Amino acid sequence: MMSLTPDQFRKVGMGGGVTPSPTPFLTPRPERRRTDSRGSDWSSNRHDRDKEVNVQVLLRCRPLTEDEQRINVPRVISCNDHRREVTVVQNVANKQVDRVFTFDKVFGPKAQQRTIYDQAIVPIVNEVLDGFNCTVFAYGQTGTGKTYTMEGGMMRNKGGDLPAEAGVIPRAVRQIFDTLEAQSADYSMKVTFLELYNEEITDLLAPEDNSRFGEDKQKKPISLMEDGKGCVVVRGLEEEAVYSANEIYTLLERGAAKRRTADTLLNKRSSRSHSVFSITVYIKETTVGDEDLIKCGKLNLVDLAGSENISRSGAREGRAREAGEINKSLLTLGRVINALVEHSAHIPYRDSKLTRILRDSLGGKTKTCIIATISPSAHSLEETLSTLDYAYRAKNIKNKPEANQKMSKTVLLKDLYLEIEKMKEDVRAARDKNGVYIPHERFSQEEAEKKARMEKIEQLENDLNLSEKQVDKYRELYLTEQEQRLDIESDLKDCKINLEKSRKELLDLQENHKAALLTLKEKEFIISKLLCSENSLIERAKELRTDLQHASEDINSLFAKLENKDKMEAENRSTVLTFGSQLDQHLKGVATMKELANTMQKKASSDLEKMDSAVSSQISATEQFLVTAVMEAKEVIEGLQNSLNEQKELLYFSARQQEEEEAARDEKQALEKIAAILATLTSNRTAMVTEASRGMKESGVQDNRILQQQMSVLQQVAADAGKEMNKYTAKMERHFMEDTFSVAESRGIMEDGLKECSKMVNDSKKQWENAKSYINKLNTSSLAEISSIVK
Ligand SMILES: Nc1ncnc2c1ncn2[C@@H]1O[C@H](COP(=O)(O)OP(=O)(O)OP(=O)(O)O)[C@@H](O)[C@H]1O
Repeated sequence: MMSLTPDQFRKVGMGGGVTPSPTPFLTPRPERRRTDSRGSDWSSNRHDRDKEVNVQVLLRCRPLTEDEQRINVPRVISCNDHRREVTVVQNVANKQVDRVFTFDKVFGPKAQQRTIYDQAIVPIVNEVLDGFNCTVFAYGQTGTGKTYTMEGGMMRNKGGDLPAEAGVIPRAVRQIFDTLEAQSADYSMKVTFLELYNEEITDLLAPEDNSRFGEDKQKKPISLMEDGKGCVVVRGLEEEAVYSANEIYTLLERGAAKRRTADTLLNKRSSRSHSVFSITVYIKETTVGDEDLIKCGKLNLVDLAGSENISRSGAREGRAREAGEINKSLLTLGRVINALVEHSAHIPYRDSKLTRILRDSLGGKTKTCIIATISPSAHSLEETLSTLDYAYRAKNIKNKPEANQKMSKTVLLKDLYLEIEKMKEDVRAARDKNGVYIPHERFSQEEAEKKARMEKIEQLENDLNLSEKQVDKYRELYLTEQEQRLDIESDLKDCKINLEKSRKELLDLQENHKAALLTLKEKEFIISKLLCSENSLIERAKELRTDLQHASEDINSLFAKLENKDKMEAENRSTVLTFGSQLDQHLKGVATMKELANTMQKKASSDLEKMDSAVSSQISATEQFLVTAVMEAKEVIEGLQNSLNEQKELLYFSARQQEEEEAARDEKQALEKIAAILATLTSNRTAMVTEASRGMKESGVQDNRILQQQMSVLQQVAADAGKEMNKYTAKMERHFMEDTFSVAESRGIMEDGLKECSKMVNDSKKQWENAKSYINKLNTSSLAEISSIVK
């Protein structure tokens, strides 16, 4: 029924044996106003014929259930409604890996039913009223809220208003009626409700066939047929004409209840059955010409089975085949989506009834919206990822929505009259033959069957009586059990409350126990620390004792040193005294030496003076002698010269002519002889004088040098002695001062050491006593506490 055009819809109606509404365009209202709200622009369709539209995919994440909250199930999904993003937080190899999916709309756990409807479904319903076929289907793992989203908590509350939990179906019904009423439109509406389980279609609106029993009561053979134009026809599906929203709610409740009954009777699992609720709306339009035109829109609301089998079986080939046998429809839906996305030449619609029904909604002329539902729980991560992958892929499916062809009212009426005529003919033929006309063989077979059935009925009536008795018995049993159950339930409630209390108490006790353990540990730690400090104190006391011993030894040695010092001082004093006396003696010696040096100096200087005067007198005497000698030589020379002159005159006179040469020679020789004599004489005399003066001078200089040497030696000795004396005195004084100072210092140090030692001993004594008392106190208190805890 999903992809049916209004034309085909008629066929279904006929095939299902349901009499179509004789006046399909008349709304049974007291007042029928004719308005032309959208009127003539219908023919000029405002949607482009060839415009491709992607399948709209919405994502809804349900909140954690109470059970999940109680056991603190971790969340792995975060939704950003504003950015239309869903983030899956995964841990891969101890690393956080986020996968982000974007959809057309995202609704987080806090999203209300009304918000989802207003934002996502209202425009779709408007499209239906504009003559389009639209499909909304919910896809997701079992328990993620598909039924909650599509149907909701309750259809209506007492006042007839929609409750807050009402889902897409009741809201869509309400919107359709409200809109058409507001427009005072002439309309008619039909609904169908089918269930698909293990490739078998069940009509959820079919009245129960009382001639059938048990499982058969629910079953009515419904088959899918191709109409030769590529469209699918559901044969034998009950179509209910509806005139108010409340009527639809009643039908929905009936269908849903049947579905649930079917679940229990057939032992089906809701997660493995799909339901399709369809509303077809015919709206009469007044056209410019004479003819009235009818526009037709259809809304398919599909609640798919849980998809967990797909994801699991999809992972392994072996189980995929097994799951395919059980739930072929969902597997094929996945394959159809993949084929459409990958633009495959072959789309495997024909592989399952679900994909055949949804054919026009997936890649066809229908406008489609998929609501993918997921759970935020970490336990459903695998299925959630599978749902997200599928939904994400489905976003790429393109449909070419096309408004349904408008039909003229006369053509539609003609078709309907033809249908009525056919049915009248059937009735007439049956009446003419006075009853049911069937072959004899079949009559006798049916008679035998009837007999057998009567027997069976009798037997069954007996069984029924027995069963009724048993039922009464069981009812009683049931009632008593119910009472017991109620008692047990109240007990259970009490137990739960008690359990909760006990749990809390246990938690408190555990907390206390933990705290006690902690304090115990702390105390043990403190005790161990105290023992440590006690040990260290003992060690310290021992050290102090040894220190004290050392100190007393040091004091003894200091006293010995002091004695030595005193001795040394005494010795030093005596040494200083002897040194003083020695110094005095040395100084006296030096004074006498000085005196001696002075006298010797005086003597030397007087001797020098004497020698100087002697030398000068000698020199003057020598000079005198030399003057006299020169004078005598001069006189001699004058005398000689006179004698020579006389001789010359004599010679001149005697031997002037003959012996002139001889006389000159003799004279020359004599002169030479005299000059030599004189020269020798003079040199002798000069050498004698020089010798004498040199000797005198040398002896004076030597005497003087010796004297000076003696003087300087003496002076050196005196200076050295003085220096040594001074050095020795300074050294002695320094030694004396140093010794005195060191003695005073060591005495001070010793006194300080002694004081410190005695103070330390006192402190340690006090500490020791304090520690002892603290340990005692702690021991007693912890013993008391431990005993109280143990108690
Ligand atoms: N958004 C939601 N807010 C509050 N409760 C929710 C929501 N979605 C689902 N639930 C609750 O979670 C439970 C399971 O939801 P539901 O039956 O709709 O899941 P499902 O997907 O249809 O499961 P199945 O595939 O088995 O049919 C229900 O009790 C429902 O009320």
